[in-house]
Amino acid sequence: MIAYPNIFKIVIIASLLVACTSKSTDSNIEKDSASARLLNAASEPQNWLTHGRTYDEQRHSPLDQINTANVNDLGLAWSFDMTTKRGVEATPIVVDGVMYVTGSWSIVYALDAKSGKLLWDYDPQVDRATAVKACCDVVNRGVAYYGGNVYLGTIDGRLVALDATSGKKAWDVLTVDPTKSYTITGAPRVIKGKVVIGNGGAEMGVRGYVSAYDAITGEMHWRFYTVPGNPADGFENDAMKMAAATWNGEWWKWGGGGTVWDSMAYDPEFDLLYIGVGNGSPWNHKLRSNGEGDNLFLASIVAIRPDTGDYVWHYQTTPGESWDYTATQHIMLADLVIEGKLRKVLMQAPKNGFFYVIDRKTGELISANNYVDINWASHVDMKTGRPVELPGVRDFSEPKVITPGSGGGHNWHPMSYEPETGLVYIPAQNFLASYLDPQDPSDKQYKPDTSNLGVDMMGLAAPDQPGIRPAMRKMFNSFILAWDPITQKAVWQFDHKDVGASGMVATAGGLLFQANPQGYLTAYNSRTGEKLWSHWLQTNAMAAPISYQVDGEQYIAIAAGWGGGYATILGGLTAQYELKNRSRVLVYKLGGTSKLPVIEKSNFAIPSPAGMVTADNTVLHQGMLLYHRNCQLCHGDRAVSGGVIPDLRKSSKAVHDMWPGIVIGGALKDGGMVGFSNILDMKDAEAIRQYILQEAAKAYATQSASEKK
Ligand SMILES: O=C(O)c1cc(C(=O)O)c2c(n1)C(=O)C(=O)c1cc(C(=O)O)[nH]c1-2
Ligand SMILES: [Ca+2]
Repeated sequence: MIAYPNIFKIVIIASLLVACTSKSTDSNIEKDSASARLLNAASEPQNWLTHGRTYDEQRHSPLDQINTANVNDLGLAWSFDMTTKRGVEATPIVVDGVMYVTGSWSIVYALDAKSGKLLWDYDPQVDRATAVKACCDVVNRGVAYYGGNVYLGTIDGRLVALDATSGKKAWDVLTVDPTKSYTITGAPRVIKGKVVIGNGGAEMGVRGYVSAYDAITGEMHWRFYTVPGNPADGFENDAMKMAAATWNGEWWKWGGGGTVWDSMAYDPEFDLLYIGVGNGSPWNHKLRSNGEGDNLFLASIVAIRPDTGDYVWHYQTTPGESWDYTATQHIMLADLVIEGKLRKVLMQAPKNGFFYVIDRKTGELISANNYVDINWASHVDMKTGRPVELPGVRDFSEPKVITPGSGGGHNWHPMSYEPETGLVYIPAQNFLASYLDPQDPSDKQYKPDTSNLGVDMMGLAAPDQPGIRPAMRKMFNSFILAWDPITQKAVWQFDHKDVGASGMVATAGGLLFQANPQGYLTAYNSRTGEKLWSHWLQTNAMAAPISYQVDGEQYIAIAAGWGGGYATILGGLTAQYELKNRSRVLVYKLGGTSKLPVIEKSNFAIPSPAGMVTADNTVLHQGMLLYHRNCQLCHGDRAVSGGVIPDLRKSSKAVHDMWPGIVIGGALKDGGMVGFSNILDMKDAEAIRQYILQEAAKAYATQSASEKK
């Protein structure tokens, strides 16, 4: 464990200064003690106080009551069903016997951590029309706790402070321009009385930033943009001026991207906040920046001062990002002995497939090695710190299959570090994507209110000949990588034979917990990877499990519920196990005897299509283009739903009859399906309908043929 005596004093003085100058409110938060508590979160093994349990985001629980010797006695203590049916990605926060967890649509639940009893819930009443702004489902990765308040980022871009005891709202601020496609899915972090929050939207066309708000008043203290705006408007700071020199063309018309949609970490010793910066808006470097320049700070880790938002250093993982290679993945801090020297490092396994160990004081690259198979670069040049790209990887004139593809070698699913083994457990994956320059010339410029990738992806770019897509499907895979960050090698690996495993937690009991793609929460021996125990969740889980203790009993908890980017964008490329979304918190203890309800097997059959294809091939092709441009992000690649959003191929006759009213008129906007009247006309809507009917007929025929066998 690390002690921070001097820092601690500085924090208290700084907090007192803030307290004296901040507006007086009726809040009972004592900033100094609240900040000190988070700094010392490691001294409360029974609690899970911050997103990564401690500021270093190691996600390791020092509890060992549940261990390799008795894990077989683990049973369900309680479960709690949420009210929504879309993706759940939250890491629960546990403070003194109370669990704070979020479901989809940014709803917060406060539960008795021992019994599962609902203490309060808070629904920010997000307009369901916001769903169309979210690239990857209306998910939320959890709240932050600070001095008796709970902080929530909402999918419509608000930051909300709630009283932790009553759930009553203390304040609520809008952190984004609501006319743009910003969303918040990430968890806030609270540092020295400031709540830091980023946003998402780089698939839609926005300019990324993080902002810090006063934990008591909600007043904004600072904002740090991650990419430059239009130089004609002047630069916010020197960092933006420096960044602008690495851009070309008129990127600001697209937004530029660089959203900070998930990871952050704070180091009190160096007083640095590390933010993980995302991909470009649009993805295609040629359209974004004339194919020139590194485009800072895309795909970078940036160190900033938490008091001011001032830039300190950056490390860019993928210069000239062009494949959705976000560096928003989990940033984890640790002290490692490398070549005989104690190094204070940060570690990341971003989407691009390289595992990075970086000096967290200076940003110097210590080592990098690919943790999954990659075909876009050969290695990272240690002199320049830059990846050495393979020829042709930026040429999207023909469909180009790249691995890792846009989902990454690792996505947002949290890793875990076990100080005892010295291993980082990575929820890694083989994830391919096919990239193609836009086939419709109008997709070469920014369009409001819809996606702006600047490439055609998957459905369009992956050939539809029989055999190719099923082959691609088989190559998607996820696995646990027990990674030694010093040797940059895997020590063991556990293959899941499918994509869609959850985040991780390692415990001092020698255990590693993760939910596998088949929907089983599983315990592994963290040294060997041996599978020791599992329990069926009746759904897939994506979020990371946690561990906590109440009244002397240790618990393992996971917020389950299939959804997120894999279920929406990829659709049928992942839904092999056909598990429905059941959004629920499941909590286990030794000797737990609680049971889940008995469920009926879901019917996933494709019904006979509710209409005939009457369009010619030109219209069908246009329908396919329009579908993937405007509908795929939610309804799935090639109209195959991933199990969360309605599968359009199963649409009833009533839906077909109402089609223009839904697609253009927005008849189902209260459920999240907005009208697209500003993007599509009646002819377009009909072309999409014809394309759906064609896909429905194909799927029905395939199904009938396989039934006859
Ligand atoms: O660039 C962005 O702004 C942004 C945002 C998000 C998000 O907020 O969920 C995701 C992504 N990108 C992304 O690239 C991605 O793979 C992804 C997966 C998920 C998810 O929750 O399953 N979100 C996101
Ligand atoms: Ca992205």
